[in-house]
Amino acid sequence: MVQHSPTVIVWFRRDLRLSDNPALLAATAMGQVLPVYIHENNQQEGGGGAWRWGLQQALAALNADLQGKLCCYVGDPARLLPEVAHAVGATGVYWNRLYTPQAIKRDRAIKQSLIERGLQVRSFNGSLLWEPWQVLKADKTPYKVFTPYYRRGCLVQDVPRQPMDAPPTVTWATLPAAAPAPSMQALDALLLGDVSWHKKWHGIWSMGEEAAQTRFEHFLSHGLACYDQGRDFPGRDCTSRLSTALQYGLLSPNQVWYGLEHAKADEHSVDKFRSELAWREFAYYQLFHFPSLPHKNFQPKFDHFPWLEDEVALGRWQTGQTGIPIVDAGMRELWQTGVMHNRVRMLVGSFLVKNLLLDWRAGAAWFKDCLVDYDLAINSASWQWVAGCGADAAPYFRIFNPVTQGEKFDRNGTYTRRFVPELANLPDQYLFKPWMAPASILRQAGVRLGQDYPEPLVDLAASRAQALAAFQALKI
Ligand SMILES: Cc1cc2nc3c(=O)[nH]c(=O)nc-3n(C[C@H](O)[C@H](O)[C@H](O)COP(=O)(O)OP(=O)(O)OC[C@H]3O[C@@H](n4cnc5c(N)ncnc54)[C@H](O)[C@@H]3O)c2cc1C
Repeated sequence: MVQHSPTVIVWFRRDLRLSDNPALLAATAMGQVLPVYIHENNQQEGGGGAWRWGLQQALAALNADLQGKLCCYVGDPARLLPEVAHAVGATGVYWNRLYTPQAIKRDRAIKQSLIERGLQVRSFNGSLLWEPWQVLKADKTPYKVFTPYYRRGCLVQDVPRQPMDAPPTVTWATLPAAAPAPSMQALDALLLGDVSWHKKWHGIWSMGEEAAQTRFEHFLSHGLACYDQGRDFPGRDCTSRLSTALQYGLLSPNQVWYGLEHAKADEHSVDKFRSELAWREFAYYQLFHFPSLPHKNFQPKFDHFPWLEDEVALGRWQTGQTGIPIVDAGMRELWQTGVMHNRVRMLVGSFLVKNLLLDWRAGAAWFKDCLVDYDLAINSASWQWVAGCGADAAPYFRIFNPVTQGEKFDRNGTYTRRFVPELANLPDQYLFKPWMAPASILRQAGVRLGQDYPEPLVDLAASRAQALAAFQALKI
């Protein structure tokens, strides 16, 4: 009689890679491996069309790396996993953990039901440097302020685990005919829909584990050295652009953390970059300990803030037609590329919340719709930070001035001119405040305010004063 080695299902989720994949490595050690991906139709924690496009690309790349062996399903994992496990005769199901409220609840229930069916279930940490429940204050409560969280909480813990190589050989299990039929095409159709707007991104994005490694190597050799000094300048290539890779798990934070050790860069840049990775951790940490983060003000005193409801203003913000050039540049970058530079995310967020007095949740929802790197934890924590209502948030009275921010961080206008080409011929002096330009300068630059480019949607000084007054009225 032929003896088959045990089969373990590896349930891929936000870990779409072969290297440094703890669940895959452990399953390989047990015997044959069946790689499975299941997309839940009603899942609420993923992003919108841009994010789904990125996910489809990342899954296609993983499937190619697996020589077409990835079994993709659309449906309920609580039903599909036991069915597939039964059909293939699996002895276990392994996965890397997720940390969002809905996923935690679902995974607990699935784990219980699989164990009751006699399957071995193992979960691993494949996407965080520190487990959220391991980092607590002396009184065993969670940190609410970033610096002590990182310096006194994380850095005194065990060092993050070293990344692991991809398993040198894997014996892939084959799916018997009796198993639920996987369909990559059905998943593609669901993720991409029937519109083709995303074609514009094929030259911009290259998704997959290998592309993420290449991007990281490029950053190590070209960007890291200027990270500390240059990361706030949207026109410079000083940031890693690894957020999408981290979002889909094409690269693990451990690979990034330890990859920095071999880089030729000063320690300020390495420290700064590591602390940004820690901001990512802090966002996951906050969401884990405060699951209402995406919906409720972290500081309840903001519950009475008099947000306006102004669909016209929201629409002009969304489409990059506010008449404030660097804000419009950011919103158009988002629409055209699916991402936005971090400094500009802060500026457009501040403008929405503190100049237009619109609720941060409207901004978060638009980002969810448009970001390829959309991440429930980071987006929610960042919007609460921008709005001033989050844990360790920017104080509400810190209102960015988009004119001086533009002059400081996009000094020669490279970024703003790229995304707001109708202002390209304005001299630097007026690029960030075209409404102040003399008529002759506007004429020479071919700009008719109100026709080629909008008049400002709000008066920056007056709206700032109005926001501060509303804030004062809360007696915060
Ligand atoms: C309003 C707002 C919404 C945001 N929404 C998201 C989101 O949905 N998804 C997302 O990945 N990032 C989000 N960010 C954080 C940040 O803007 C992006 O991570 C960053 O711009 C990605 O570019 P990068 O990879 O070149 O970053 P780098 O500067 O190279 O940083 C390296 C990595 O560190 C992490 N990181 C960097 N900055 C932050 C930060 N402020 N908070 C948490 N983690 C950070 C990211 O994983 C990033 O890839 C948001 C920021 C703001 C202000």
